[in-house]
Amino acid sequence: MKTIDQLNFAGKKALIRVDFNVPLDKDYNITDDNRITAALPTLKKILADGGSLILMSHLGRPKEGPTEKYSLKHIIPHLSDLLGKEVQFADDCIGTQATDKASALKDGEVLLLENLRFYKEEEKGDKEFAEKLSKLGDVYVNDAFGTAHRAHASTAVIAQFFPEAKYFGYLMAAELENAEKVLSGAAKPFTAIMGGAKVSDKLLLIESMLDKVDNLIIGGGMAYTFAKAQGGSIGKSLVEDDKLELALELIKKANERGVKLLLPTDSIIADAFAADANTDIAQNDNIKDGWMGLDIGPDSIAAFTKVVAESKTVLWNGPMGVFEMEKFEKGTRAVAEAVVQATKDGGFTLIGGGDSAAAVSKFGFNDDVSYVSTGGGALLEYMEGKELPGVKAINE
Ligand SMILES: Nc1ncnc2c1ncn2[C@@H]1O[C@H](COP(=O)(O)OP(=O)(O)OP(=O)(O)O)[C@@H](O)[C@H]1O
Ligand SMILES: O=C(O)[C@H](O)COP(=O)(O)O
Repeated sequence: MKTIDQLNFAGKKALIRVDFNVPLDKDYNITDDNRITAALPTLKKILADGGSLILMSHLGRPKEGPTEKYSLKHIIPHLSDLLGKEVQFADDCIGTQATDKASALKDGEVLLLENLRFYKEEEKGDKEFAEKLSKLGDVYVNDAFGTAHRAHASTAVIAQFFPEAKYFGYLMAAELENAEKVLSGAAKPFTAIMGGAKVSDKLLLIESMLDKVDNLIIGGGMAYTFAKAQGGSIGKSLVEDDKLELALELIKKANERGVKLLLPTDSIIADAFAADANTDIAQNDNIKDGWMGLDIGPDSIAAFTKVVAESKTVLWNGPMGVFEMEKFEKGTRAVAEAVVQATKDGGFTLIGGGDSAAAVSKFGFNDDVSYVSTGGGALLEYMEGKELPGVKAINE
């Protein structure tokens, strides 16, 4: 793997694609800086070598060009604090200002470019746009694992303009290495825990995991599609009615392949999707009309945590309930504790997905699991066996 370790960056301007797509509150404060801190080792190595940094990223999904809400200028103060130095800013990622600031950049200095997605050319993978960006630096580094599944101008197309000078950053290398530990050569028993809102998002992953795992645990909102498919009454719980057949097929496939499939047997139900809703416990196939399942129940917690704690490899994607609300966080917390236990007992545990990572961090378990990925969709696609365009572009 061609990583930044293979180059001394002294005197070089490194053009680095990072994924600084971080959540901001309404006052533009960063609410989770994991993606920024995860890129720091790469940034620090290049600065320590005596190079300079030109950082490019997207933020959110702006639809209509420059928008205050999606400006990367909001992250400057925090990034400066983390790097311990001033961060310069170009309020347009291409054009004269960016070119002038990039060419005036001295060794040890840092320049952040405005949101790449203010140009529709970025997501289109426009070659001319990629070429304009490429002129800003001497070396191209991709450390944006979270966006590696996108074939965009800055993540993939640009690499062709650096045939001899393109490298993976440390974050990218670590993400791929940890994902590989789960994909090939996972110690057994291997358990995948799938949760979150929608079956349709995780369908391909569930399918591909059926070939690899010993245990497949399904919780969160997506479990009710399975309950309904099996003839249960699920009240107002989340459901994807067009996926009922498919849910039955997945259950059948798991059986055929000898995978132990664990679905929740009970739920914490609520009379509204609200933090102060009235709650009760119900069997998953017998949820009252007008009520909805918002977390797994105590029996499910007991069954799930036992399997997880005894696993030697765990892949977890998606929370077990609406963990953002205190009344519905128990299932996710208990599963997180079991993942911590499995790690303590020598297992390898990988957490992926924006909300699962946020849950682990909310419970303070970041350092007690093997690896927390910065990737949501990127990790899913990698685990499904797809080649990520951002990875391919550096390798070829
Ligand atoms: N029973 C439920 N009913 C409704 N929403 C649920 C339920 N259980 C979990 N959720 C919600 O699902 C959301 C997370 O789903 P999601 O599929 O986005 O997971 P994720 O870990 O963020 O993965 P990714 O980053 O790949 O999207 C959370 O906001 C959570 O509140
Ligand atoms: O948050 C993410 O998963 C990445 O930053 C990619 O963002 P996107 O889904 O808008 O391409």
